[in-house]
Amino acid sequence: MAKQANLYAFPDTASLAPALRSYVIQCQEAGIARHGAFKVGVSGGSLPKILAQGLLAPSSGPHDEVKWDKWEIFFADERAVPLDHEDSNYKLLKDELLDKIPDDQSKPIVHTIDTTHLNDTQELADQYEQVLVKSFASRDSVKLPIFDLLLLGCGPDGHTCSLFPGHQLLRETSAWVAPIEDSPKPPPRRITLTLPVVNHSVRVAFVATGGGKKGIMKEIFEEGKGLPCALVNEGTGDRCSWFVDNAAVEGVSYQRRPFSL
Ligand SMILES: O=C1O[C@H](COP(=O)(O)O)[C@@H](O)[C@H](O)[C@H]1O
Repeated sequence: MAKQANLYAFPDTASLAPALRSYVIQCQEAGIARHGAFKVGVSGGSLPKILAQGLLAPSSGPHDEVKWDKWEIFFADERAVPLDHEDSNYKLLKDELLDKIPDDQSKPIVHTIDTTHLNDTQELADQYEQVLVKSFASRDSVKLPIFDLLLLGCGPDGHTCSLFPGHQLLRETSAWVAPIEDSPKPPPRRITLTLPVVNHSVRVAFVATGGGKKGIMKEIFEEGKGLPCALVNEGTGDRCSWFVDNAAVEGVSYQRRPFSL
């Protein structure tokens, strides 16, 4: 039988955040061991706040260090807006996490979109794809970049990144980064990693919390129905881990795993 996604459920975000931290640090160490850096893609939405809760906590020892100087951060999706706009995923990450890294710690490299191309989402996507080519080509010289970790959210409709249910973008097979002009969730103009890139990642971690997610979690884990998050589950198997609170998976028939590394 094909290996399946891991589902880790916690009573609340306060107990989820430290587990997510441990998981991210494990992926960080694996990335550093493989190629001397940690290449991670992050989403917007509810994720940055929970991520910050885990990563900004004090270290409990040498095996629990966030090595920011080794981090290269990319965006799993981004909105076609200026970097200081309220809708910018970069601004969200900056406000929630990047600006709160203590001054005595090194800062990560952060790859933002090139806002000179905001009027042309194809150009914006192509330019961001070139950022990936530059960062990943020497390591992989490849058809697809291999992120050490993608940290993703799950929208209440089952979307992830800016890959929406039933959208033609789900059938994209060649681009690494694609534009979208008709996102059903505002703002409509965005760029996103494509499904092949997401599924090629070494590890994928979803974070989904709150009772508002339980309907879609049931659909993803019990029915699938081609929902973007379900396609990632299918494409990544046990390389995929879900960090959820109990409220998000209430009534969902899918085996939870106790969290351990
Ligand atoms: O629009 C977006 O939504 C998703 C899900 O957000 P959430 O608030 O339901 O967690 C997010 O992952 C994505 O990056 C963002 O652009």
